[in-house]
Amino acid sequence: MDFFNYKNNQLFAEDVSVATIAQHYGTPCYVYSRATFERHYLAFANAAQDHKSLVCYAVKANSNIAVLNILARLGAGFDIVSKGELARVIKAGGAANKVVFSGVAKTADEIAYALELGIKCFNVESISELERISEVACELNLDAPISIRVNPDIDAKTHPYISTGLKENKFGIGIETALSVYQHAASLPGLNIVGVDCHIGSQLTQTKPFLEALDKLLALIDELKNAGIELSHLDIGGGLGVTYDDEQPPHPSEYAVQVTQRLTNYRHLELIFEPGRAIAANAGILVTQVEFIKQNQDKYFAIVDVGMNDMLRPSLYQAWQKIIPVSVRDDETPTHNYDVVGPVCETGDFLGKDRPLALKQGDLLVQRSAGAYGFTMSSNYNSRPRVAEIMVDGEQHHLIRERETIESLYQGEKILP
Ligand SMILES: Cc1ncc(COP(=O)(O)O)c(C=O)c1O
Ligand SMILES: N[C@@H](CCCC[NH3+])C(=O)O
Repeated sequence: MDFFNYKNNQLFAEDVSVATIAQHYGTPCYVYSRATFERHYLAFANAAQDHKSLVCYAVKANSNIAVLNILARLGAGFDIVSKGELARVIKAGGAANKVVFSGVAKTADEIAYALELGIKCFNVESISELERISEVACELNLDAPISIRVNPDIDAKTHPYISTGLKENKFGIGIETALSVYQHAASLPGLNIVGVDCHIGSQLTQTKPFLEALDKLLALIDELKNAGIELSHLDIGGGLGVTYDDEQPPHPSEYAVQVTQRLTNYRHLELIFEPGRAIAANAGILVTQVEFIKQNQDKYFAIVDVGMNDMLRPSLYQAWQKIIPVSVRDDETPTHNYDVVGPVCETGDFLGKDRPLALKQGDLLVQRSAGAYGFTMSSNYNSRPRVAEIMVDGEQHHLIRERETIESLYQGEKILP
């Protein structure tokens, strides 16, 4: 099911035409579908069936507080990587006791903030971090719930920049030393060992690497039990891929069935998922206008008002996302293979290359699958204000983040006296 559909050759987001949104709010803008967020979240929330589970949505994928609030209302937990993300969750009405805190460099200040709020668990990524958490917890006279993020040395078969579970990646603690790190944790004050965690990468389109990692975690859980360390949860991270082009990733329920089948002897372990992309990517689009059409010999460019500062994925990962017109032309406008490029002064500033499109100056285009790692990775490079975000809900549309102003670009900056 898709909530971004053509009706009479006009693209709609749920029941609102994208042209209306562009006219109302201007371009560029991100447009999200509430119904899609809800559907994707519920697919995960119901995926593990009768095995106890918690979906901790990865806030980094799309951290707008309206998005977090929609998920919090459905009972979501959250996977965060900074104090800022945790503050967003709280502001959005999320429950601190359903928050897991990932990331390789948690500061003492961030640890204290999360401890005082009473988060569910710290996913610990190094021995030094374990010791820091213990110290902060003792200072505050609190117990820190922890799990070790294990690096299982598994090839996630995804883009090297978003692969996180190989020993050459900076993430987690090598599985071969995990037992001794747990024993060290058990000897430190202020720590309460509650789980084990791993996250091997993002945009995985097969279940095999997940299951290989899971098998390694289960072997570790057995070892820990023999050593007298009992866990209450198993966090298998995020990473389930989505369809950008013709990928066919497993549905969350198919993925969860394969996972829970291996957990028949581990029914007591709560299963935690940390999906980001699978919930957010196809819940959003990026709307842009063609500023100019340009032809250099046999090369056609559509120069649009979205830059790599607004949408970094194509430049950073050579990521491919569909580009489609808001209004399908039924006139004689010729189709050419366009490089759809932005206004930023970088050769790598493009949304897509070689896209067959029938275009005229002023046309509106949409880049699909932009709801995850779109706005959250945007910047002010080239002193470009960040764009507006809009949430569609049936026939309603709501501005959920204002377009930044020019003045906001130098807010906080000071000229010398
Ligand atoms: C620890 C952790 N959990 C969850 C996620 C979410 O990943 P994805 O958006 O691929 O589901 C990430 C990002 O890759 C991550 O680093
Ligand atoms: N930012 C990446 C995903 C990275 C996930 C972070 N652990 C993307 O756009 O595909």
